[in-house]
Amino acid sequence: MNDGGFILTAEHTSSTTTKVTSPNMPAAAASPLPKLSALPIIDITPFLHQDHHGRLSTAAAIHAACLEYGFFYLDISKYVDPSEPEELTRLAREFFALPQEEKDKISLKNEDHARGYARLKENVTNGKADAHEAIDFYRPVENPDKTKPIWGENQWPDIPEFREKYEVWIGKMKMLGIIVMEAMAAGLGMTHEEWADLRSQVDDSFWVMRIIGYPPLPNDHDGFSCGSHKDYGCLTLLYADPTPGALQVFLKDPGLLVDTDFEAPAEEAVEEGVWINADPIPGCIVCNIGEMWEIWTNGLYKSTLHRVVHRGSNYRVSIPFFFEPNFDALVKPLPAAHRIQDGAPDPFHKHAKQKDYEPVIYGEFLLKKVTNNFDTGKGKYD
Ligand SMILES: O=C(O)CCC(=O)C(=O)O
Ligand SMILES: [Fe+2]
Repeated sequence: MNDGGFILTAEHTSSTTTKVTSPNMPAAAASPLPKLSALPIIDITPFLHQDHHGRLSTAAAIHAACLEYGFFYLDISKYVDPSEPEELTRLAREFFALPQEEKDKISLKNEDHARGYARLKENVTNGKADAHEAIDFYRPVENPDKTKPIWGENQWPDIPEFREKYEVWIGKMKMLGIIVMEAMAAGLGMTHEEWADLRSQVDDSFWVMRIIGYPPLPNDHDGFSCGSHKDYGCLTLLYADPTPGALQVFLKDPGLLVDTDFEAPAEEAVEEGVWINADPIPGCIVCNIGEMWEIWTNGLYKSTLHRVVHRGSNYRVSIPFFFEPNFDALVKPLPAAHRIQDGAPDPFHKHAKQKDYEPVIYGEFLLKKVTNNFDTGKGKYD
C-alpha cells in the first residue's frame, strides 16, 4: 500500500521534467505497476540527414540511455509511415486467426526447428511456458539445409501480400539497424576508422524477425506472456500494437521514488529494482540492446531484463526485429569503450575498468544458444 505520501511520477517525455502528483488524483491507469517510466524518447531523424548538431544530441541521448537503461524509445516517424507497421499487424492478426491446422502448415518442425510457426506455449522461458504463439524468420542462407540448426528456409503464410509487405519492413529495419549503430558509434566517441570496422561486423546482419501473438492471460494464470529475459544479440527494434501495460522493463536503479504498491512475484525478484511498463508511443519503436553490446562496450552498456504480462482483453501483436552482427563477426571489447573506462574521472565508479569480456564469434555464440535450447527443450529466451 502506499503510505499516503506523495508519489513522484515521471511521464514518457524526452525532457527531464518530473511531475509530483498527490495520491488522491485519479489513477492514470489500472495497471498494478508503478507509473514511473523514465525511458527517454530519442529522435533518429538527424541521422537520416546531414544534421550535424542534431546528430550530436541524438548520439549523446542514445549513449546516456544505453548507460542507464539499455532501453529507449526511438522516434522513427520521419523514417517510416505509421500505417506500414499497422498493416503488418493486420496481416499478423489474419494469420493468427486461422484454424490451428492451417497455422501448423508452417510449423517450425517442418524445417530447422527455428524458422516457422510455434504454437501457443511451445516456447519456454525460465522453465515456464510462454503464453504466446509466433512465426520466426531468420536471414536467408545460401545452400539451406534443414537438418542443420537455423540453416533451413523461412516459411511464409499463404496470405496475399504477407511476404511482400514483411520483406519491405525487413529491408527498412536492416537499414535502420545500421543507422542506429552509427549513432551509437558516435555516442561512444568512435573515430571514422573505428566505425568502419564496427560497420563491417554488422553490414550483413544475421537478423531475426518474430511476429508474436499474445492472447490475454487468464486472470488466474500465474505465468507470463513472455518470461523475463535479456536479448542476446545486438539491437532489438520492437514495433508493438498500441496495447498498454504489456511490455515491462526491469530498472535496477530507477532514481526516483515510485509507488511501492507493487510486489514482484518471488521467482521474479532477482535483485533490487523495479519493473516499469514500456507502453507503445505513436511514431516510436522500442529499442533495446543485447549481450553483444555488453561485449563491445566491455560492460559499460548492459542488456536489460524485460518480460511481457498481457492481462488486457485484446489479442496483442508485436513484431520484434533483432538486428544482429554478421554470422562470422568477431565481437570483442571496442577501443572506444576502453578509452571511456580508462579515462574520465568517475566519482560513482559506474564506468570503472574491469576484466575484459571474452570475445565471441557471433554465429558460434548463436549456434550454441540455439542447439543448447534445442537439446534441452528450453525456449528461445533461456
Ligand atoms: O512482445 C514484446 O513486447 C517483447 C518480446 C521480446 O522481448 C522478445 O521477443 O525478445
Ligand atoms: Fe526480448
